[in-house]
Amino acid sequence: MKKKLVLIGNGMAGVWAVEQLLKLAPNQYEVTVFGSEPHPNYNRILLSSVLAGDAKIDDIVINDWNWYKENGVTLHAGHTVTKIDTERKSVSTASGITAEYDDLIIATGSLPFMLPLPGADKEGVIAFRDINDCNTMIETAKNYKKAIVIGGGLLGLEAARGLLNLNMDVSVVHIFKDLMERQLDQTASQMLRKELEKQGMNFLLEKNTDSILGKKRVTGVKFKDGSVVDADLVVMAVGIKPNVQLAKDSGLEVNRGIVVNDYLETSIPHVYSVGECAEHRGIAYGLVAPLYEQGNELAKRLAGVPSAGYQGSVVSTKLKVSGVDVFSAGQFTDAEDTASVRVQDDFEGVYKKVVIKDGKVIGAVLFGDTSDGSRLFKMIREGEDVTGKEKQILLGEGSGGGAKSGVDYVASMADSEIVCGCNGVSKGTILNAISEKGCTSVNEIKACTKASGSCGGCKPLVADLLALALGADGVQTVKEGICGCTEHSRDEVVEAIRSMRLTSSKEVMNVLEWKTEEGCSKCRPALNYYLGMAWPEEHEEERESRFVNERNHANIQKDGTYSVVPRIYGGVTSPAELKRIAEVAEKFDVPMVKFTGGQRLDLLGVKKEDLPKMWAELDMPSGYAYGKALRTVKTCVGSTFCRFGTQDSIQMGIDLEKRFERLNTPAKVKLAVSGCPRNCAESTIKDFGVIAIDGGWELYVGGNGGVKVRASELLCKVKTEEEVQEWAGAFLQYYREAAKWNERTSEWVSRVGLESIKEALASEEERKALNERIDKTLSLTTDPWKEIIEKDELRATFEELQAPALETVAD
Ligand SMILES: Cc1cc2nc3c(=O)[nH]c(=O)nc-3n(C[C@H](O)[C@H](O)[C@H](O)COP(=O)(O)OP(=O)(O)OC[C@H]3O[C@@H](n4cnc5c(N)ncnc54)[C@H](O)[C@@H]3O)c2cc1C
Ligand SMILES: NC(=O)c1ccc[n+]([C@@H]2O[C@H](COP(=O)([O-])OP(=O)(O)OC[C@H]3O[C@@H](n4cnc5c(N)ncnc54)[C@H](O)[C@@H]3O)[C@@H](O)[C@H]2O)c1
Ligand code: SF4
Ligand code: FES
Repeated sequence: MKKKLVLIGNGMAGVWAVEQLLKLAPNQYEVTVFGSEPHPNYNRILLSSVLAGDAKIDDIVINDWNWYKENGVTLHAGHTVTKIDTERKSVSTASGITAEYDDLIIATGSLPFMLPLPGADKEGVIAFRDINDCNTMIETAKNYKKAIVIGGGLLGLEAARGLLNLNMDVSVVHIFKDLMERQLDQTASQMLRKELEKQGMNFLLEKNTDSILGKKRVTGVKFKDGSVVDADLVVMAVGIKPNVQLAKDSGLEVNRGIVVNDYLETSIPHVYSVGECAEHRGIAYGLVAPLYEQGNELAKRLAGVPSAGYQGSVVSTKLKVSGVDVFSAGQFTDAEDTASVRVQDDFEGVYKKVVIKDGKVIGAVLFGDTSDGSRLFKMIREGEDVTGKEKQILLGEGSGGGAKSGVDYVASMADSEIVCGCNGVSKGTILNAISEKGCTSVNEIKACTKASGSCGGCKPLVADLLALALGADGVQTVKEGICGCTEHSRDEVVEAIRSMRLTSSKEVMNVLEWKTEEGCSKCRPALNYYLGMAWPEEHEEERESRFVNERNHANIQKDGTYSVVPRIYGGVTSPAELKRIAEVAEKFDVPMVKFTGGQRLDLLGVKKEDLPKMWAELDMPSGYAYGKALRTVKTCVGSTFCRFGTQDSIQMGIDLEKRFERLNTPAKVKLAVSGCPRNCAESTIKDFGVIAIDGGWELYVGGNGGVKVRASELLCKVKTEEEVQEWAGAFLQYYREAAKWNERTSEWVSRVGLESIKEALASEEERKALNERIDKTLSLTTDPWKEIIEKDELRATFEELQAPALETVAD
């Protein structure tokens, strides 16, 4: 006869444990499940997606009603267990249902912590924990406008994003200065705040709530400092507490959670506990991955499969707010016995920090680019020794080894290793879905295995596994919206701009039904670029969509001063020009004059108010050192002076720079010309590199000497200077028209493949047409410094631009 297993709590952890048990020992138990909520088991994580309008309740069900029937599981949904009799081994509900057990699992989860404030019982004050809360918010947004979310943690920010999508005005009240202080350091936290502010969230930081105002329904919130804000809805997201009262009343040992050992056994025989209500080695977890690990171990225990038991988990988190990439794992704060490696790129809005102790990675915070998350998380979990290669951990491919990435990394994973922590899916299961079920895209893998369907943090790994199994060509590329504000891909947006003759960002957002009214810091500059590229004559530059450097035509520095880099064609200057630069530097007390890597002179430490005056006195064109534009053309001395030189590289560099200066491009563009294959101008790590050979020139594309070093690839060999110009013009215009905004040529060439570019540029007719378009665009450009000096109204706007809408700077 089958033994009787009772599960209290029809949530993610408990049902997971039962599922694993049914796989290990399908005939061992007759299973009965009690759940307070009147629903089958659903994915609580995805409530954030339901609120944000990205999923429906039906989409988030994990085990539908049929699953219970098919597996012979009796479900009492909507029935709360109120008593456990551990002597008689039975449980009973308030509604009068009783069930006996041989083994009992308590998986009652957590309760949201509700601040015990005067007025907290008013209508319109809720938590965000279950389907009911989610529906309440969706309904409230139909009739009310002002929402306050108390708590700037993961849940609060996801709730706030959802409410914004429901067109409410949202303010997040946070008790500390830094958001998500439990997951992020100050730098990442501040970057996050700025990004969310751009999305339309308002923050009331360092605010301690005093009381909830209103008669029957909430009308406002009062703070301890006396200030008051209006509110029609208050969502409390200030943490959770394990739901342990039932266990306590039944005589189980309870601290913060129900105390369990490595086998998930409580203090009373035959009573087990998993999930947020359980406390293992002093920790009650609040994320799904560790709870699933507990469930696996409990299933083994009940099925009699030998195992070392549950050893505790290292956790990682990913904020589920579209348009924001945030990852945090392990111990991310600095201490006396730790050291850290940080990469901060204010231009790209990327911050990465890895904390190391005794040669091992113990924590990480990533903002803006979370692609290293899984790799770092594995290093943390496995305590990998990184002694001697600490710096390479964050520097990727070109750093000389140490850090495996992409396909190499997934190839090194064991088949049993979990790829998707939110859904407990291993590498083996995903490979199986590819080979046995024919999945060829991330979406198909999601449909088959659920991997990547919750927080989305494992998507890059799933994509790498597809590439590993099928090769890059076999993977179906999945359409990705240009940012969280739209589902439309870059190509669809550009196509719409062209075919519907859309000429402003507002029009694009309206016609393509953007989810946000104002867009975000990813789509606004991208749209501005695409519009300018498609309609160079008609499009009016949307300056507020430019990053601060591009609006100020100078690079903002760490201390708030600016750097001024005048254009010096081909890196060739004259004594008179040098004198003038020196005089201006002296006159404006420039603290540092420095040669740049691109053979230009950089005047550093300039006050913003001095910029136009300096530009006027320099009387030189802008070097565009701040823009997504042609930066420099580096040259070697070439045949004019060098005994190895076969061609005049200096003149070629000057000619290219004079032709393409002021050209807006998807990302910055650097050129170089070397006079012979010794390549002194480093042409092979430039976006477009020219190398003189006997009787002609070799043209290279897609190089990069930055964080991810990439050698360029040979596009073609040509004989004459005119041909160099023709191919340069065609390549640059094709890049302008085909690449994604913010995509360097190195990334673009890697993505689309050199062959496709060669194909696109093969016909002389096509090259001619591309050159005509680029020359048209170039003919419409003007020098921005000169414009500001000469036009009073522009100068006035420049001076007003102290509080930019897009604060982030872009490289
Ligand atoms: C909006 C939101 C977003 C989240 N996002 C993430 C995320 O991105 N990543 C992540 O890892 N985690 C996330 N979490 C946390 C995650 O959902 C929880 O860690 C997980 O659901 C906990 O599972 P559990 O089974 O322990 O508890 P629960 O899922 O809460 O299940 C417990 C169930 O037991 C029922 N119950 C309680 N007492 C009784 C009783 N006496 N009788 C019968 N039934 C009872 C409850 O009603 C509940 O249905 C999120 C949580 C929320 C609310
Ligand atoms: N993406 C995810 O992984 C995700 C998303 C949502 C929820 N969750 C999980 O759900 C649980 C609940 O999330 P949470 O964000 O409520 O918990 P939390 O404890 O992580 O964050 C609560 C936040 O509220 C702040 N706070 C506390 N008291 C406050 C007060 N009086 N006024 C203003 N702010 C106050 C805290 O400083 C903290 O930052 C957690 O376990 C969390 O991990 C995870
Ligand atoms: S690349 Fe050749 S031509 Fe140019 S400086 Fe070096 S050796 Fe001379
Ligand atoms: S890890 Fe969250 S969806 Fe895979």
